[in-house]
Amino acid sequence: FIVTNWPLIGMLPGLLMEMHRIYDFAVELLESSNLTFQLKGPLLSGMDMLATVDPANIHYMLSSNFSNYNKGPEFKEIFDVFKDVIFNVDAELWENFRKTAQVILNHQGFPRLSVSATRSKLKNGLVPLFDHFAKEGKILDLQDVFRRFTFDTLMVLITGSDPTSLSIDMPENEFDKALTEAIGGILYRKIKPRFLWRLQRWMGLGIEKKMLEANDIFYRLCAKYISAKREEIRLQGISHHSTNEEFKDFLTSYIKLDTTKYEILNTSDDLFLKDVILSYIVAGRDTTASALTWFFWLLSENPKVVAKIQQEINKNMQESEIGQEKSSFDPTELNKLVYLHSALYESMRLYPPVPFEHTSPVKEDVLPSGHKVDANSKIIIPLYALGRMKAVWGEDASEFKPERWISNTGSLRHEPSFKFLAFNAGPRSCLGKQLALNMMKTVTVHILQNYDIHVIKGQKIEPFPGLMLLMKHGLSVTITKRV
Ligand code: HEM
Repeated sequence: FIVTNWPLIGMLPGLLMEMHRIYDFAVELLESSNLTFQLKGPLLSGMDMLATVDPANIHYMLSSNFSNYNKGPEFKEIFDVFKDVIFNVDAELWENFRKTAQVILNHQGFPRLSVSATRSKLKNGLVPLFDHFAKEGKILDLQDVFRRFTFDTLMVLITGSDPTSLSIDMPENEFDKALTEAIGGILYRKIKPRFLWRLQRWMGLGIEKKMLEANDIFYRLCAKYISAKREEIRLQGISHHSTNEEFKDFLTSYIKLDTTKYEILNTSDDLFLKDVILSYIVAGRDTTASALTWFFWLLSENPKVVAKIQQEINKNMQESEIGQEKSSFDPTELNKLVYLHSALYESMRLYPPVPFEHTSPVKEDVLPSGHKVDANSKIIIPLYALGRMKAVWGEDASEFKPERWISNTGSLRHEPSFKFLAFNAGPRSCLGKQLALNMMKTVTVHILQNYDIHVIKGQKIEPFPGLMLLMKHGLSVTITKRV
């Protein structure tokens, strides 16, 4: 299996021809090249990169030799619309940002608050919407529903206020739309030759113009959230954030942060607080929505798995009364749902919400596979291909089998993160993993207890070649309510 490397234009013609099925193409390419492949772009285009799904390389770059691998200067420039968000910074700023995020997400009150925010969005957003569409028998795009669901829920956790983008008339939300424009623009920057998008940015043309506009929208809307929050805190009287205090929202926690511990973070600067809002919403919105969408599609194809999840729910959980007081639901209840957890992991193995990881060596190096990598060269890890490699997951790698995650004792089987990379590995692993899993389990339990989802037959299901693995055409479904 070969892509021709032409003089001057490199492998560009072959890659362009396969662009429409880039994920499956990457599976074939890496399977037939012993898990690592050197891609060559046109001369001086800056598009050369090493693609690897070799677990030994992944472990080496993301964990054991982490200090020699970072995002690299080009990654930061491509993502400049999001400025200094956590996943776009390196060195001291990243370390400080990460430490604060850990303190906040590990706050003892956080799991309860996050599950209660999810349940309240179910009650006030998803349930009325599903009931309406069930009654009318109308078709609904489930991916759009999940994107709005995660956007609203995360905004409540981040800022304390609900943008209510999930409602029957599906209103357009300016912030949400700007995020989608910005993410779309980043994708174009990744696939276009560098000089071309830089020229377009300089001239303020096309998608680059939209990115500049998105940037202005972020400034304007975040400034509103921040000034309202400062005022709220001023009225309550200032105190530093402590672990005993009730968790309110991320913004409050950052404004009250004890900055003697994190000198580099300027919490009195609105620009930093804007980076905080964007960091969490970009990290959490489409990732969780993508995971839920592929999961519900896989469930529609695998009724036996649905039956097993339902059995597990019936055995371990009482009827989900989402109207009940927030204090009466214990989030650790969700940990009993081992089969549901396995099914979610299995879905993310095959459809990882973040389909590519990027890294770049600070100094030249040799990877465990023997490949030499230059300083500042580009390395990508295609996660969709990693989950489907027979050499990594066995002959049945492409099959959806939640059972592969269950150990002989019935507990969740541990797979190393350099093999199951959906939440990344090493010091830069996802900080929202527990939050995302709790949200997804809460949503799934409630939907499977109360509704049947029917995926419309004959629609084309394919991944959009983007930063997140969303479905290109959405997921059209109808809903019926259980009686
Ligand atoms: C199913 C849902 C999710 C998946 C699959 C996922 C996956 C990932 C991945 C692959 C990374 C590494 C990105 C990179 O550096 O290239 C990451 C980082 C991160 N994620 Fe998640 N994520 C999910 C949900 C969330 C949520 C809900 C939050 C919180 C709002 C969150 C917060 C973060 C943060 C703060 C980082 C940056 C960590 C750092 O750079 O040190 N994630 N996530």
